[in-house]
Amino acid sequence: MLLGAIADDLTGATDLALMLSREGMRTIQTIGVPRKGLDLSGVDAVVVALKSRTNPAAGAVAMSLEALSFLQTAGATQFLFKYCSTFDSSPAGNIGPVTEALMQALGTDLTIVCPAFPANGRTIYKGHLFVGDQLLSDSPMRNHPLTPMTDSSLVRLMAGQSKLKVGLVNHATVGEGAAAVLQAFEAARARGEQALVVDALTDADLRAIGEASAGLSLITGGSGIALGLPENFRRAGLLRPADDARAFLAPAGRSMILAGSCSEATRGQIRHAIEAGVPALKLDPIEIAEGRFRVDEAVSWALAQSAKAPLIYSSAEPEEVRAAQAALGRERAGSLIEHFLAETALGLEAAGVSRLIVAGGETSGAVVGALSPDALFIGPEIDPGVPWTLTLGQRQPMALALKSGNFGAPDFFLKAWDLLP
Ligand SMILES: Nc1ncnc2c1ncn2[C@@H]1O[C@H](COP(=O)(O)OP(=O)(O)O)[C@@H](O)[C@H]1O
Ligand SMILES: O=C(O)[C@@H](O)C(=O)COP(=O)(O)O
Repeated sequence: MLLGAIADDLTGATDLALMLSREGMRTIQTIGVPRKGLDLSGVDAVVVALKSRTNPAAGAVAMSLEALSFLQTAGATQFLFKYCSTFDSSPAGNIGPVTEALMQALGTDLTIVCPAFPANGRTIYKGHLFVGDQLLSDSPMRNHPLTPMTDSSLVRLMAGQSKLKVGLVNHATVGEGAAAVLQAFEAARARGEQALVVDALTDADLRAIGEASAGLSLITGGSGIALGLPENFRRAGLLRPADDARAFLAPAGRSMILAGSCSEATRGQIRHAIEAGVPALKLDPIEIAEGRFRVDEAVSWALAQSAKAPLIYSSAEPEEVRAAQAALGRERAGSLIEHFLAETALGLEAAGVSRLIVAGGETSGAVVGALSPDALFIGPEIDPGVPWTLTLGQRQPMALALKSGNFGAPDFFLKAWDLLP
């Protein structure tokens, strides 16, 4: 085992595991810190998927340190803390505290902060995070139900969330390549800076930053920062040439879609699917809270549809989300829907559904938490950052596509099935 990663949500973990697999590391994604005895032989990288993104700092730190300890015992020599490419964090923010705690546990004085993911439009320039052509704070992320992002300055966000001395490696340096970036790291270290936001506009930038990060024991960022890391291990002769990927055998059975993400991308994908004739059931958080609509009714509705992959969703426009939160509270509205969709997934699994798309990171965390596989095997990529996966350790394997709310083309819910044999 070479690289140990701790991801703060499930879709983020899958995104990272896909990136590492594509770059030639044999990668396994575990659901939480795995039980003892999970076979890691032949594995180069392990991504531990937590559900810590919206937890208060103390809880997120404890979970992350437990994951770190597992990864250290498993033999990892470099560690990656994966958070969202839109730096999703609640107003109190746990990315800073988790980074600080991991640095302390690893006894390291310098790390980087780089959530850039150019393939999905996330770039960093002069320390500001962009989503497509917009600053993060102007993007739809300002309306996220749990982690509204209203500041785009990663330097300010990281300094506000931690006691770390935060610095910046700007794009002029990154554009000069790995040696210049490494020099900037050393200069920053000499100035006492501990967390360096690193500008990145392209995959070439990320590969250069990855190369310069070979000697860092802790790296923090999005899945993009993992682009350049496998090459460091390959260069050091530690990575065996990739063998033929294990065949991805999707189990036969019915297909369904569950969506709890309220992101603009997911809402667009839902509109697209409905316009294409996909039968869809919209959940109302208030109706659920008042016990007027139950899980068994949702399951029965789904099973009664003759179409290939019906959709159950709670995804709603920002005004509807605000109204539900005003009535129920932000956290209660979120957990109520997450719990409902998780229980629905269990009901569907029991009825023979074996191919499932889940949209939303927290939503996926809740659904996979209920299905409780040990780990996920990474299969074919549907859109950047979203592969099909196969559950491991369950009696009946399931094919799961865990879609980050923000990811995927408008026709995601239609085309994903074409990749399953
Ligand atoms: N109609 C709704 N009203 C309020 N909250 C909702 C509604 N639908 C979903 N949610 C909650 O919003 C959150 C969406 O987060 P998540 O699943 O991580 O999506 P994303 O990947 O877009 O961030 C979840 O906690 C979900 O339960
Ligand atoms: O980095 C990303 O954008 C994703 O990997 C990610 O973290 C997904 O989170 P959600 O948008 O909450 O699904």
